Amino acid sequence: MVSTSFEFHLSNMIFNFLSELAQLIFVFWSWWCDGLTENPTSRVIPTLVAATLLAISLYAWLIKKPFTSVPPLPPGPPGLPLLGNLPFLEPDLRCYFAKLSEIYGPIMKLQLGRKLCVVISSPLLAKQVLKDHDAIFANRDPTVAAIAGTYGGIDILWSPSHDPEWRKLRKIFVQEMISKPSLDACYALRRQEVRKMVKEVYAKVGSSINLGEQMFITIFNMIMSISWGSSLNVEDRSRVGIEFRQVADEFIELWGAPNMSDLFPVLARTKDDQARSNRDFLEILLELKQQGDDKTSLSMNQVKALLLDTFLGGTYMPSTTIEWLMAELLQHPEITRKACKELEEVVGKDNIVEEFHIPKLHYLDAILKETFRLHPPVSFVPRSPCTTHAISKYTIPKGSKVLLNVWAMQRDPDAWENPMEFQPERFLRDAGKGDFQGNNYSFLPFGSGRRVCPGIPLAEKMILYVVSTLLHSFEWNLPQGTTLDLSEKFGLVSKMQQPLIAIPIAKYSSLEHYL
Ligand code: HEM
Repeated sequence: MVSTSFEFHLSNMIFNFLSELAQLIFVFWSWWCDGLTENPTSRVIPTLVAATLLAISLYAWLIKKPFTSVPPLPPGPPGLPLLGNLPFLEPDLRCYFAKLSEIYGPIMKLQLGRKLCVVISSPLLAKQVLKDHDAIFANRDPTVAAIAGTYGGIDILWSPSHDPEWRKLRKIFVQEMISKPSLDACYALRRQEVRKMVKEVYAKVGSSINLGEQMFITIFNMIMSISWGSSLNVEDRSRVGIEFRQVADEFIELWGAPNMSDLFPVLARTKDDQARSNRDFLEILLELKQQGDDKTSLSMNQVKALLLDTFLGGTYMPSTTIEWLMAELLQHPEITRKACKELEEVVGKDNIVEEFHIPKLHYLDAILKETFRLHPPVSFVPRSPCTTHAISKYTIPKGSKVLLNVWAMQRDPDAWENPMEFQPERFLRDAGKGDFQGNNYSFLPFGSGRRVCPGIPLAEKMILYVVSTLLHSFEWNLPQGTTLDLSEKFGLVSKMQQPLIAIPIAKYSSLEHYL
């Protein structure tokens, strides 16, 4: 049943107010009547008033009945006045919420200051949010920093789904930038970047490489090259890539971390005013330039916001995924052997990997899926309902922060056999389990529904192309005397706690073999 919490509270208030008023009138009426025993006709007016008020309160009680059947809020741990559950949060929210879900169930609430947060951790309920009621739960609840960092939240990621501009931007992104013909047309640019990466790794053969950093530089240049046709020259490649990574790290951390005004909205006004006064000249000029813009065209800020989504989403998550995948391969030599054997069969020992080989690399594809299952870059798919709505037997109020704990669902023993083991074969046995579009609600690395990640085709191409080249061209080892640390650092995008350091060994004696 759908209703609004406003109606619910209003009817409660009316009811309580009228009951108390009726009691007061009754007391007053008894006292009045006692004083008027001499003249019985003067009792008529107070009697009528009391009777009317009693009738109204009876009516209020009756109309209250349907509202009381509004489902309650989900259960959740008790909190403190004003602060709610804030003081009890643990640094790794995925584990903390997973632990709490064992006590309070697969749908639970936490009060974070003034913000109500609902955490969902069962595939069945995830389906209700992402499919059955997708239209209602298709908004997000951006932090103040996310809005400030995306020119007022006008990018694809944070715009509300009912905003026609969101539809327009997403359509342009999917149909113009990331469609199959567009991606095929810029294959030569991706190829060029992969060849550059091979040269860079070849130059470091036998020495330690920070693989996460190297992957970030490669993917960053690939995105840059497909965004405006050119990448950085050899001297600047690493320097700018590393600098951008530091900025992206800070950006993503800021987007994810709620500040006081997210939890206590009354503080938001001061923050917004500060952000406005910090605008630089360029922003002001661009704002002036926008005036009188045609509604169907993109404003300059929308162009910048689109590029920001492409650079942040397109660089950070694929490079983090490659780092995890390589770490799991270093941990599992038998799986690496199988992947290399497949590459030899499909590509041939003496050939270099091309993108057209990728659809035939089924085992490598299963390795990627298993990496996403155990190490999803986005641990919580964030949504927010545009109206108050009931899921299961609980009310989720409009505007609350709904977090789908993808990380927990992808490790759930009810959905996955031996969930903590890295077993790519599970996706070969059942191909449907690894659907990237989010049709399996226990596997949601890219989300699902109308807000599913639109970058999937590009992400898949880039990751598999880079990984297959790294494996086909080089052998990888850990530096002597080191052990692999697979612990995770939780964040808006979760990554390895310790950077992955590995040593490449050339498989062939000359660089020409690779180019
Ligand atoms: C490993 C790679 C990636 C992962 C794991 C990933 C994951 C996600 C997830 C979980 C969402 C939220 C989906 C939802 O709410 O249902 C999302 C949204 C988004 N992603 Fe990705 N993504 C990746 C790569 C990319 C790339 C390469 C791009 C662009 C070039 C991109 C652009 C976006 C955009 C624009 C959105 C917002 C969509 C919307 O709100 O309508 N992502 N991504």
